[in-house]
Amino acid sequence: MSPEPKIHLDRVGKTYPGTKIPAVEDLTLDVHEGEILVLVGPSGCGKSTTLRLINRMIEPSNGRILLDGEDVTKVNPDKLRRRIGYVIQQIGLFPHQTIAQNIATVPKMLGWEKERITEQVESLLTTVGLDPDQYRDRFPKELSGGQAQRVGVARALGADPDIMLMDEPFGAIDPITRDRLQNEFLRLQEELHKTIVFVTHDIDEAIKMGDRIAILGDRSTIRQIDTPERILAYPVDDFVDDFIGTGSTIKGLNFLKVSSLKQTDYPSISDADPCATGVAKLDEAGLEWLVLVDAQRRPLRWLHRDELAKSPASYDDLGEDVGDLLNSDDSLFHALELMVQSAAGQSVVVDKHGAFAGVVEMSHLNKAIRRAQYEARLHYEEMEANA
Ligand SMILES: Nc1ncnc2c1ncn2[C@@H]1O[C@H](COP(=O)(O)OP(=O)(O)OP(=O)(O)O)[C@@H](O)[C@H]1O
Repeated sequence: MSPEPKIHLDRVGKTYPGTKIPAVEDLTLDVHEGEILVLVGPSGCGKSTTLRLINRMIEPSNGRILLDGEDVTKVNPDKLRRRIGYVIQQIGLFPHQTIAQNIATVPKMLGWEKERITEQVESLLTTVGLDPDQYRDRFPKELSGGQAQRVGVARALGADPDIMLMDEPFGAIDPITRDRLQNEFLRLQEELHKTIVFVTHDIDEAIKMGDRIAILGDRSTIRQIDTPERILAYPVDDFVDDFIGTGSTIKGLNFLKVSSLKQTDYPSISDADPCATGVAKLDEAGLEWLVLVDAQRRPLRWLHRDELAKSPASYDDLGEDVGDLLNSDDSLFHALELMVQSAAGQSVVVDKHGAFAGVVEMSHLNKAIRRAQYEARLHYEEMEANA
């Protein structure tokens, strides 16, 4: 992250003509190079107005907007907009222009050579997952909603801007296509490293898309701005808490990895072990279940102590499905999902060779969550002390 923010809003305000209450009041905000900053908040709080102030589609009533340290509050707004890609929910494709012409809009305005424009259009269609041969000569009405949204993203990327403003870009799309477009866009961003300001009213989309999230209240006042992890672990007030809603702690498990846990040395037995060993191991550890493993120590099934105590001749018909297995890279959210399906109420972790490595149980999640909450609280206390 560069020390100078890519975008800096300095006490920016907007009061629409004929209104008394500002839509945006005294907003100071930094967006760092290469990050996705999500603006999220209740309807009418001023998210879209804030976004449009950045490319001066809406002129600020007061304050300054700096891009790369340069005050752009007074520069020609058309020029400014060519530097900044803009994607909106209704896509806004020109209906009487082909897909290729739509994507070429800004490069054409910038006077690029014809050949360069053609190359760029082909390359962008491929980037957003549309075959140029199939799509370049179609018209917008010949596309599905998801395809049109991809073209919207391609058009915003037309002149390779380093800043993108996205206003509910995936808002009007069915949940499955929406999820796919979000994932595609995140993959694309890994390559492109654009600086993105992304507006949504959906906290789950904000959590998924944002490197940081700004939770806005009325008049675009920042109620909390931070990483999704920290906001989920430590909502600073009731407004934020209410806005992120129930289940925030569980959502926070998405950001914690199995590798962050200290693996317990949970007992396992192999086919070769006598049952008595298994029972003794369970007694020693005060546990009900252990994991049956094969000769390569790959987990096979959960065995309950009552079954072992019967000293069966073989384990073949005993036990409960061990379920899907966890790797150290998996999230604790995934661990929880497996845990609640498991007969033993725990999920099994394997190493990179597929061998039994330990288990995750509820007390681990509890500790991990409490640690995340503690660290987030500490962070805010330190910030306050240094303020
Ligand atoms: N052109 C306009 N003239 C007057 N008032 C406006 C205009 N555009 C927006 N507003 C008002 O400014 C406030 C902020 O609107 P804005 O569209 O920025 O909110 P938002 O958070 O993006 O809302 P939503 O999530 O519903 O899209 C609202 O009270 C709205 O009614």
